[in-house]
Amino acid sequence: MQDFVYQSAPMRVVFGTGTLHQLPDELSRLGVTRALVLATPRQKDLVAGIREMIGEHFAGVFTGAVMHTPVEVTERAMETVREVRADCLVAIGGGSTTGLGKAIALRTDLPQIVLPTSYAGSEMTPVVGQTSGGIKTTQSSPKILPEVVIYDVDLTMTMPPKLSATSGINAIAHAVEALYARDRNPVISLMAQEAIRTLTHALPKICAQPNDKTARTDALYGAWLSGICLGAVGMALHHKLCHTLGGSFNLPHAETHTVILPHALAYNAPAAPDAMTRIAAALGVSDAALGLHDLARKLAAPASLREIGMPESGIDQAADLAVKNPYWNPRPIEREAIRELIARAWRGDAPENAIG
Ligand SMILES: NC(=O)c1ccc[n+]([C@@H]2O[C@H](COP(=O)([O-])OP(=O)(O)OC[C@H]3O[C@@H](n4cnc5c(N)ncnc54)[C@H](O)[C@@H]3O)[C@@H](O)[C@H]2O)c1
Ligand SMILES: O=C(O)CCC(=O)CC(=O)O
Repeated sequence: MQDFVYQSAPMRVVFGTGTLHQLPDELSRLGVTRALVLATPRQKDLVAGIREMIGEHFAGVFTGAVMHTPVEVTERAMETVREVRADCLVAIGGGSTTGLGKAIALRTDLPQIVLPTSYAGSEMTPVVGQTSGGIKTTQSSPKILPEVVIYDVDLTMTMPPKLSATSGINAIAHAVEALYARDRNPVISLMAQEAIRTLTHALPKICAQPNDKTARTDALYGAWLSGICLGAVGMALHHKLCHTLGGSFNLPHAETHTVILPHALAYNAPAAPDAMTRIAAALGVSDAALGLHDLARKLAAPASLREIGMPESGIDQAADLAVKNPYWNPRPIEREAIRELIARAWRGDAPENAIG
């Protein structure tokens, strides 16, 4: 075992079914009285229930959250923060809503309560990615880490099978890269393996039967563990590629992760054999990259960047961006090999080491 440093995040987590109803108590614990509720346009109906539940502590609402946290949207939301004199943020939704709350917290240090409805895991990290002029950059600060996260399985029941599949694989990606992180540690590695194992079992059940509450509970538990991994140790090539592609071509986040993950693993496999063994064991297969490719096919998830909206002409640009300021990665970043990885992902080929 390599030497390690372990630090856990200073936050409170409430997990269960029907836990949304603990929101008023959590607001009281924080000593706040003017909540600004954040959501996406698609999930604005959730706000009415919250308004009723928190009564006089409801200060206002902003339902304009969108993917990749564009700074123009954050600036519009900041006007609402000022208008309603919010003293806290309640973000209910997937990673896009959480991202907006984090971007506001970065600017104001307002406390945040997050109610995740997808498996993205952003609620567990002190990181926000913001997009300006078509470039997405990430930033970390203690101000960004939410104070309270309320996981309510009921909020995930409405996730359609396609989003459940891709969001679940987005979560698996955090756990996968934690296993070969330069700053990995044994506790996070245990969580990562458990996250991969739990999600791998739960996702096929959810896609077959979206109202399977036990599978939904397991998946949310796996997503929480994955989010802890994402917040605790450094991510590598896979996350760098996904945020570059997502920000530059406005690609859907979870789908991008789903398409890229088997290819990023195939790239890193020769340099991280121990991690690959652990990932394969957690997936219940003999080859990690192929196992993830097969899981995505079983879940009928998108297989190519082409089908999720990336133009073929973007392959070279993406390769250039990916090698610029790269994250630490177990295998050195080689531009031509990265270009080939992106081209394979664009076409929807199997990962490289799966051929033959
Ligand atoms: N900073 C971090 O640590 C971190 C980590 C992961 C993701 N992210 C960011 O999060 C964003 C992606 O998050 P996402 O994949 O959750 O997408 P999202 O939040 O945009 O959700 C996708 C769509 O599904 C809807 N949705 C979410 N949950 C639903 C539910 N239970 N039922 C019905 N519809 C639902 C949303 O309203 C939205 O329209 C990206 O911007 C990404 O960069 C950040
Ligand atoms: O907040 C972001 O957009 C950057 C971190 C991130 O997206 C993690 C991920 O790729 O899932």
